[in-house]
Amino acid sequence: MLIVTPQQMKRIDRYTIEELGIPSLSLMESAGRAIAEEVLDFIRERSAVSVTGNRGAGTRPDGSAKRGVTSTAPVLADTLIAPFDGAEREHWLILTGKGNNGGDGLVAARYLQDAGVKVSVLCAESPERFSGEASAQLESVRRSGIPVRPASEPGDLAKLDFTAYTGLVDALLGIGASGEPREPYAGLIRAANDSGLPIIAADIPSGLDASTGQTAQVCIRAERTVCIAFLKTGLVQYPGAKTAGEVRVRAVGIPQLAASRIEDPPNAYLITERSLRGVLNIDLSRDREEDSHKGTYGHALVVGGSRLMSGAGLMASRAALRIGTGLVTWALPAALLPSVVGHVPELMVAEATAGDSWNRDSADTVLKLAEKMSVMSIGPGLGRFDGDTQWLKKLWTESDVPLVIDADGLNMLADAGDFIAAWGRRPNVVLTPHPGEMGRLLGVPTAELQQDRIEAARKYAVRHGVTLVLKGARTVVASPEGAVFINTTGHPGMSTGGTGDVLTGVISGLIAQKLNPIQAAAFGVYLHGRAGERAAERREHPASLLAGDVIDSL
Ligand SMILES: NC(=O)C1=CN([C@@H]2O[C@H](COP(=O)(O)OP(=O)(O)OC[C@H]3O[C@@H](n4cnc5c(N)ncnc54)[C@H](O)[C@@H]3O)[C@@H](O)[C@H]2O)[C@@H](O)CC1
Ligand SMILES: [K+]
Repeated sequence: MLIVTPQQMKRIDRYTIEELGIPSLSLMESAGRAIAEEVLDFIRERSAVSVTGNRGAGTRPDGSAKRGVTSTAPVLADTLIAPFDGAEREHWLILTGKGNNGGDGLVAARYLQDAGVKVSVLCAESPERFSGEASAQLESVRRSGIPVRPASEPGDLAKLDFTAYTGLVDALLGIGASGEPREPYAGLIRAANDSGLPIIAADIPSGLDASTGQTAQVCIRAERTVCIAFLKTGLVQYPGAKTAGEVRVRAVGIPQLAASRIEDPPNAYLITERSLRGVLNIDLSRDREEDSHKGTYGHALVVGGSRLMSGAGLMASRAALRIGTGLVTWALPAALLPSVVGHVPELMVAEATAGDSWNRDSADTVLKLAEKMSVMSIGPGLGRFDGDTQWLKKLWTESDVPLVIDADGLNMLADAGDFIAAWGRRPNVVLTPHPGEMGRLLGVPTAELQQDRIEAARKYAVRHGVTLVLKGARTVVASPEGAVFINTTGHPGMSTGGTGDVLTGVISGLIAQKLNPIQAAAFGVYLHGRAGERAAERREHPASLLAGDVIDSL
C-alpha cells in the first residue's frame, strides 16, 4: 500500500482536480460518504459486540485490540447507507472545521441522517469563515434540517456538553493544518477526548502531524481513522499510529495514477504481502527446488560473540538457519567454543581469534573465511576492542561479500565518523540500528531522530548508499535509492534482549538465499514480526516471550 506525505497528497489532489478534471466537490462527496459508511459500520460492530457480551468498542471478537491499517473497497452503498434498526438510538456530533476536512464531515452528516442516525453539527468557527466548498456543504446540511451551531464564542467551550451524544466525528483539521491547533480547535479536541465518546477521525486525527506522526499537545484520540485516498506517513509512525486507532483507507475517486504523475512522487509503502510480491518482486512461497542441495541456499557467516555476549552470536546463527540458509558458520573467539559447541549441532563454527574476545588482528582470518560466503553479518555480541574501527574498515574495503552490520558494528561505524568519505561506498550493505544506535550514527539525540523516523532513515540510506533498517515499533526500511517500506507486524512482547540478533540472522539468511538487500530487509522485518506475533500468542502472557521463542516461531 502506497504511503504519501501531506505535501504529496496536496499535489495529488491538485493534479486530480486540475489535470484530470475531477471536480473537488465530487471528491468531497465520496470522502464524506466513506466516512459515514465507516461510522455506520462502527455502530453496527459496537451493537453486535454489546449484544454478544459487551467487550466494548474497538475490540475484535476474540477480545484483542483492533489496530493497524486496512484498505477497504468502497462498500456497496445501498447495504450500508440504508436505514437500519437501532439507528435512532444513535446521536452523532460532527465537529467541523472551516476547511475541506470540515467539508468531508458535513457530507458525512447528510449520509448519516439519511441512514436514520440523529446528527448534529458543531462548527469550530463562524460559518462566514468557512472555505468555499465547506461553506457550500454547510448550506446543504442546514437545508437538510440538521441542527448546526457554532462554538466560536469564547464562553462556548466551557458550556460544551457532549452527554446527549453517542459518538463524535472529528472533522476539525486535516492535512491543511499545521502546528499546534489554535483555539477553539484545541479546546474542542480536549473536550472531545474528555467526553469518553468514541471518535471517528476524518482523514487524520486533528492535532496530528500527518507527515511525521508527532502529536501536538492536544490531539484527537480516535477509535478509527477514515483516511482519504492514500495512507499518510503520519498514520504509520508512533505516536500517530496509536492516536489514530484503526486506520481504514478509503478510495474517493482519486486515481492511483495521479500519485505517479506529480512532482516528487511518493515512494513509500506499507509492507504487506502484496507490496512484498508486487513492489519488491519477492516469491513469498519460499518453495525449495526439488533438485536443490544445501549449496543452493547459500552460506552465511556470523561474525560476533564475546565472553559476556556469546548468546547474541548464537541467536543470530540459529535464526539464519531457521530462515532456510543452507549453511551457517559462526566466527567466534576460540575461548567461547567449549561453552557453545553442541547447543546448535547444525551450526559450524570457526575460531577467528585466540582468547575470549575480538582483536584487530582477526580481520585477515575473517576476510579469509568470508571468501566463500554469500553474506557476512557483523555485530551480534561482538563487543568493542582496540582498533576496532580499523578492523571494520578492512572488512568493509577488502571484501565484496554482502554485509549486515548490527550492534557494536554500528557503534564502530559511528566512531569512524564520515566513513563513506574515508572508506568509500560499498554495494550490498544493510545496517540495522535501533533508535539509540541510529542516534549515534547521526550524531543527534535519539529523541530528535524519532521525531521523523521515516525521513531520518531515508536520508541516511541515500547519503550512505546503504539499506537501512531503523528498528522499533513500525520499523522503517529505506533503500539506497530512497524507497521506504514500513513494517506493521510485530508485538510489544518482542521488546526483549536478543530479538535484534534474531533479525540480523533472518536478514542475513535471506541474503544468503539470493534476495537483494532491500528485499531481504523488508521481508526480514515482516517475517521477524510475524514470528514474534506467533510466539506471543503461544505464551500465557507476552511479557514472558524470549528472543529464542521468536526463532522457534520462524
Ligand atoms: N479536493 C480536496 O482537496 C480534498 C480534500 N479532502 C479533505 O480536505 C482536507 C484538507 O483540507 P484543507 O486543505 O482545506 O485543510 P483542513 O481542512 O485540513 O484545515 C485547514 C484549515 O485550518 C486552518 N488551520 C491551519 N492550521 C491550523 C491550526 N494549527 N489551528 C487551527 N486552524 C488551523 C487553516 O487556516 C485552514 O483553513 C483533507 O485532510 C481531507 O479531509 C478530501 O475531501 C478529499 C478531496
Ligand atoms: K480530522
